[in-house]
Amino acid sequence: MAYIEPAPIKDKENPFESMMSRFDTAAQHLGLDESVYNVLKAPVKQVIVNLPVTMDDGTIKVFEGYRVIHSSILGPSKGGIRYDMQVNLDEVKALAAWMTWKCAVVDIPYGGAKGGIRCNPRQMSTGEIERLTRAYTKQLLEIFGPDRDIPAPDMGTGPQEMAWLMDEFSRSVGQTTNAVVTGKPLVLGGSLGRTEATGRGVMVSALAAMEKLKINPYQATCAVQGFGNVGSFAALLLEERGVKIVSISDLSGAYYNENGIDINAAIQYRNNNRGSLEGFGGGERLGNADELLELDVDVLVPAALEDVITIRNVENVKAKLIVEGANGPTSFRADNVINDKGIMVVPDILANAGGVTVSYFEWVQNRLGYKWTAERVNRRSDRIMKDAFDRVYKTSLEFKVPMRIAAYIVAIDKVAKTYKFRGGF
Ligand SMILES: NC(=O)C1=CN([C@@H]2O[C@H](COP(=O)(O)OP(=O)(O)OC[C@H]3O[C@@H](n4cnc5c(N)ncnc54)[C@H](OP(=O)(O)O)[C@@H]3O)[C@@H](O)[C@H]2O)C=CC1
Ligand SMILES: O=C(O)CCC(=O)C(=O)O
Repeated sequence: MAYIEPAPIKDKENPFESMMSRFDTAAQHLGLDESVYNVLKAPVKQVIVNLPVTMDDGTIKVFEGYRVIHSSILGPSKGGIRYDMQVNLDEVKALAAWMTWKCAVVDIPYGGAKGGIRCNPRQMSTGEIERLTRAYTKQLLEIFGPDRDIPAPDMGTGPQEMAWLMDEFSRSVGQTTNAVVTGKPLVLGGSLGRTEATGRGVMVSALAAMEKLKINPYQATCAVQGFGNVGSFAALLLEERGVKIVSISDLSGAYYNENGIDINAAIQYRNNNRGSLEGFGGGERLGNADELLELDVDVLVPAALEDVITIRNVENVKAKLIVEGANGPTSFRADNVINDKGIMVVPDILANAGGVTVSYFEWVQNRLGYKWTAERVNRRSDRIMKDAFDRVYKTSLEFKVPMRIAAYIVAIDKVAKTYKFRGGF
């Protein structure tokens, strides 16, 4: 048996620390009750599983998987599953807490959870990923359930992984249970609009923020880091609303075109190039991919991974508006510099909440045994995103705090009020 060596954790700040720092600040503004603070500062459950998987060459490798439930006070816990070599418990804990705050910000009846497996899906065959996903599901049968904990896609996973998870769970309980997971293929009960939902929510919140900043979308420029599910749809939908996307990136590098990148062409290119922008000719390749974050643009959308805007580069960020498609792209140490520079940030727990919102719609449709039109899904999710933006903006004026802290205040207030009514501890 080979054991997969844990990947060295990149030189990055600790995402759980970043989450806690903002939580502490918002808790102080709210005068949060100490007992509620103590309950919320740690997850209710953390599960680590070892997953032996037969590889195509006959060897058995053992992967480490996690599922962290931060809170179920508002309803079943909800959150994606990430396949990536950097996955570790602290990261999953932060991501799970962010899910609690995110669901509360958009006022949907879920708690927060997150899962992950430390693996490199790009170096695995389809069969290996399927066996890994099924092994993970089997180990977590007692955690998952349509009324308990409902996974969804995140980095490195998509509809196919969700289909295997749904199938494995359904076999174990002896009946098809499509509401156990969201982000499924349409034919298995997935919702129209879920694939685009996170990027669409980024677009809706970016436009709402541009309106506040009096930036005309038709004269605005934007750079998008990450060209996966969130980044590519955010770029496409912003482009459709008149915004000029001058730079995009993925692991292969960053691409720049001052006249605007043709996002449809970039998506086509990526889809025909094994998911990568490598060799994309629609823009010049920047010498260093991280230059994208420092471009002189109106709007910056980090939509790849955590801690990309840190104390090391924040001084060089020139955008007027940052809309966080990724979870935790800005480290808490960078917050003060961003605020001093007068940059508006639409924080992750608001900006990327369109995904979980449409996941909620998927779960509702599964339970009703009914399908909504794309028009209904989009109209309702746009309204939820816009209402949440307005709530957070109003709170930021009321408490005289940046949008990020305002979003935490809105979320923590809801969770704390729920605790107060429910009691029980
Ligand atoms: N999917 C969803 O519904 C939601 C996702 N999110 C968050 O959005 C972020 C992206 O998720 P998602 O789009 O689903 O993930 P995907 O796996 O679909 O895409 C990730 C993208 O980021 C790129 N990337 C990875 N590392 C870097 C880097 N160092 N520099 C530039 N690009 C990089 C990847 O490149 P390559 O393809 O070359 O590997 C890929 O284009 C994550 O933080 C996730 O938690 C938040 C809410 C919901
Ligand atoms: O769609 C979901 O349920 C969760 C998506 C997710 O993991 C996230 O919002 O970070």
